[in-house]
Amino acid sequence: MSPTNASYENGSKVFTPKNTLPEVETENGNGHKRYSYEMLVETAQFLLSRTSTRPVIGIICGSGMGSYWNEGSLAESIVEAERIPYEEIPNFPVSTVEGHHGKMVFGTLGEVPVVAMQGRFHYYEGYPLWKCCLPVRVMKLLGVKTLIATNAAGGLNPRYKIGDLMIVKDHINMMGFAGNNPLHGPNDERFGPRFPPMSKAYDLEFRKIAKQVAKELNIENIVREGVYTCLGGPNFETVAELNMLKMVGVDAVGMSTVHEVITARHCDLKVFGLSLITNECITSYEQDNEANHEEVLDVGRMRQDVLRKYVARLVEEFGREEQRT
Ligand SMILES: O=P(O)(O)O[C@H]1O[C@H](CO)[C@@H](O)[C@H]1O
Ligand code: HPA
Repeated sequence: MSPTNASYENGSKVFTPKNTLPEVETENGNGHKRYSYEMLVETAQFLLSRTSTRPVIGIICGSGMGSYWNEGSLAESIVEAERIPYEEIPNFPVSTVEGHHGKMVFGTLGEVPVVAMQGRFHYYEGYPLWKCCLPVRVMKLLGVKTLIATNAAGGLNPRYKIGDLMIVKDHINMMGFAGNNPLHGPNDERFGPRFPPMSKAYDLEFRKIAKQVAKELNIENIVREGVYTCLGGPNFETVAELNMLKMVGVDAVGMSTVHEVITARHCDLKVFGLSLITNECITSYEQDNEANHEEVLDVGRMRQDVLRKYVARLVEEFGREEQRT
């Protein structure tokens, strides 16, 4: 790596990057080669050549929200949809989890051009975090301005009920505490700065709009706002782990989203996060029930109608907000 140039402007240090990521980085421990900027441009160009849609909003569908049952779900409500299987997309990983289809869907929602990931990549599937988030950078290169990241999550806040929706106000990057971060490694300034701030990760205006839309749709009684955290998975958490997370202010627990949001903010996408509370987090040894993925998918199916209508309206409103600013 060549060094960074530093100079001073109005008393502050300004860094001018001299380098970009090397063509293909060395393997990073588990056989995954890093991709160069140019490879992601190739991926974006491939996608743009396969669709006439020029998306401004990107959506990541959480477990069970991206058409597990092929109809009625969030991804299925996209109009004039063009679906591209991940296997056909150059440099793209493949989805291995039940409830994640593995397709990029281009089309419109409420007349706003969108791209939706019908299936995301998780750390526990064996992908390093940067690779889980590669589609976010591809979205940026497609021209996307806003990322809507949805997920299924366990409700840790005792007031939350199964089937509630949680607007993500903030996150705690538990994996980052241990040094695992999607931005780990050489920084390519064409995506964003070496040290991106994260204090305003979840757009305040979008959160206000989401509360307003919840009122309009008469679902305000099930829409909450809270703090999400991601653990590496794939096991669900122990009672002690959940009690620790509760103490530090976590409201919902999952195995995704945080690293996608970090990657999105790094490349200056605006972010809205939405969790579907699919199960109760078990915080007492007296409770008989245990978390399981079938329940997660079932609750996704139960709530797909509400979720679809809510996200479609949000896309419309965010699209309008995007044009206004
Ligand atoms: O975060 P999403 O992809 O919605 O899925 C959540 O649900 C799965 C567990 O049931 C895990 O993958 C967890 O992250
Ligand atoms: O309880 C949970 N824990 C972690 N991830 C999850 N995804 C859905 N529910 C959960």
